[in-house]
Amino acid sequence: MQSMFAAGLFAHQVALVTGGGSGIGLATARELTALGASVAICGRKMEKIEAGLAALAADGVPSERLFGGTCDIREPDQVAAFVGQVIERFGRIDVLVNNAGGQFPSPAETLSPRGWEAVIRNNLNGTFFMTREVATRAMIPAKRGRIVNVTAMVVRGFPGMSHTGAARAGVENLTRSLAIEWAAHGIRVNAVAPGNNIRSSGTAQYGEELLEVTRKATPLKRLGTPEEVARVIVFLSSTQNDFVTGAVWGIDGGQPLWGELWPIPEPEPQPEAKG
Ligand SMILES: CCCCC/C=C/C(=O)SCCNC(=O)CCNC(=O)[C@H](O)C(C)(C)COP(=O)(O)OP(=O)(O)OC[C@H]1O[C@@H](n2cnc3c(N)ncnc32)[C@H](O)[C@@H]1OP(=O)(O)O
Ligand SMILES: NC(=O)C1=CN([C@@H]2O[C@H](COP(=O)(O)OP(=O)(O)OC[C@H]3O[C@@H](n4cnc5c(N)ncnc54)[C@H](OP(=O)(O)O)[C@@H]3O)[C@@H](O)[C@H]2O)C=CC1
Repeated sequence: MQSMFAAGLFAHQVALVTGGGSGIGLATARELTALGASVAICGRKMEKIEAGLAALAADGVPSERLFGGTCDIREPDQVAAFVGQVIERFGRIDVLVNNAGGQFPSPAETLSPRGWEAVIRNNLNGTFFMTREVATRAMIPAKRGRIVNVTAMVVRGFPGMSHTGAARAGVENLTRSLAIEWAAHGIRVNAVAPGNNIRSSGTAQYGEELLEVTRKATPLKRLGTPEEVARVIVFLSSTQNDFVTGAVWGIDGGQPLWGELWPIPEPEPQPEAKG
């Protein structure tokens, strides 16, 4: 497909995409490299990173513009080490896409403390650790930077995944706080919220039946693609919208507006109040 972005828009710029070995992260890395960026990707599993790097190389991206390695964003030491490697390799970081994340479905009443914590760490803590590391070591000293956080559609409740709903809502507020704190450093901080209706390596884990439920609850009556999410991430990562900061952009086919989204038991009717 023809790109809506000008060729070379990201030439001489460096982007770090967490979870860039698969799905939305990889689609973002592909778009950024096609526009001239050097890109670093990370994830917990080396085989996913290798597959991502191979896909980028197959697109024709020269190896000197690519870097990848393992980094669990929940671990501050690993985050510091990876960011250090990226700076050593490319000398700068202009764009950070906090895309890594995920959870597991569980009713709130059976969620163990460790299960709750695992998902908060994966989505809220990890995003904060990576963001602060990149900002303090690369963006604040350079007085420029663009950060895009990938959250989820949390304007409605997230029954069955309350831990991730809380974590993603936390990331949305973090986005707003940092947009203000770091405006003076020339850093813009925005977020995208994919609907729970993007067909990707991630949602494949939830099965076709659940995907069909979310498709039906989407006014546009189809699923979105990682590339459709990636294009909005890339726009927010670019210098073409320098007056946008602290925003959360939904990419969801109108899903928050309408429809029964989650196949949980219908709540029991409650007795009317007497007075
Ligand atoms: C159509 C539906 C759309 C939904 C919209 C969302 C889409 C996406 O997000 S796409 C991305 C999809 N990928 C994932 O969601 C997978 C990501 N998940 C993980 O990577 C992991 O599950 C984890 C990081 C969230 C947790 O892993 P980890 O920290 O390694 O967990 P532990 O094995 O150490 O266990 C800690 C704690 O959590 C409990 N737990 C773990 N998995 C489950 C589970 N599937 N169900 C219930 N509980 C689970 C585990 O039992 C531990 O607690 P304790 O037993 O009390 O020790
Ligand atoms: N697809 C959708 O409909 C929706 C997606 N999202 C969010 O969008 C983002 C991308 O999802 P998608 O592409 O669909 O799914 P994927 O599962 O393909 O992407 C998640 C990526 O994050 C990496 N990752 C997960 N946890 C960590 C961690 N602790 N440290 C480092 N890397 C990690 C994974 O690699 P590895 O396993 O090797 O660590 C993987 O590459 C995720 O945050 C997801 O929750 C939100 C709402 C809806």
